[in-house]
Amino acid sequence: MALLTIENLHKSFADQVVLDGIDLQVDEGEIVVVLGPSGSGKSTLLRCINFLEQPEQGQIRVASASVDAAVARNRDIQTLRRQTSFVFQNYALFKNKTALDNITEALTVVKGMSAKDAEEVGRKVLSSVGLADRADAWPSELSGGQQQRIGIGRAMALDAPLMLFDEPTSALDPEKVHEVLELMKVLARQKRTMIVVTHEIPFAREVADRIIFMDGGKVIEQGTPEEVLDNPQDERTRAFLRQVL
Ligand SMILES: Nc1ncnc2c1ncn2[C@@H]1O[C@H](COP(=O)(O)OP(=O)(O)OP(=O)(O)O)[C@@H](O)[C@H]1O
Repeated sequence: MALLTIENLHKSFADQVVLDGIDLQVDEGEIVVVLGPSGSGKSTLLRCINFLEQPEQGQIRVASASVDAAVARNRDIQTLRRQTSFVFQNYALFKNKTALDNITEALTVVKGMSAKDAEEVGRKVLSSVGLADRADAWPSELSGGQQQRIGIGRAMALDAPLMLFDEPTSALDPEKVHEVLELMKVLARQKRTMIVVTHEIPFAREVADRIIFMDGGKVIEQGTPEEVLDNPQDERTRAFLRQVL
């Protein structure tokens, strides 16, 4: 069953068309990896799904929340946002909050949980991202990989139906990439519904149920990892893969 439905999504920055009529459905439990050259609109697509960017046109539905971009009301956008959690390329942690507080903040503020319940969830999540002993650390005391595991922990704690990952490893030193991808594989095995924008092709091959290849603000082709990576149909996909494989 479709958890996410996107219809005819359009987004421009000034006179530059960045998303040019995207249609996409993602099923519950499905793991979708979005590939494409730099500037093809991958991050913008992800950011439009929860209205971090405001699209000009298009319909977004996540679970029972639905927003028509042309007439989007704040209240509907807030409802839609609660169906998603977002993992940022640069972690986007609060620098003046501890690791634990970075996770509990959204639970108390967005979900209205009591401080006690939020701490209980926060400590459980810290433990599942392997950082139980760093609850009181400031982000500046953590490595990039650890900070991103907190970023992912924060998204896990929200327990939203749809998790969005925007190049979660691209700001990391190469030796830290592995620990973050391993954590994402755990989430994938739990069958969380995930859309991941990444340049990590081996991860895409191993984890994705479906790969979407974008270029010029359009979905050019999509299919299983074998279909898209081993037998691409479009010349643009072939040209991209020749550069990255
Ligand atoms: N806030 C913004 N203001 C103006 N232009 C933007 C903004 N965000 C993105 N763009 C432009 O939109 C285009 C698509 O950007 P986007 O970040 O979605 O591409 P991408 O496929 O994720 O690229 P990359 O792999 O390099 O991150 C680019 O030309 C970019 O410069």
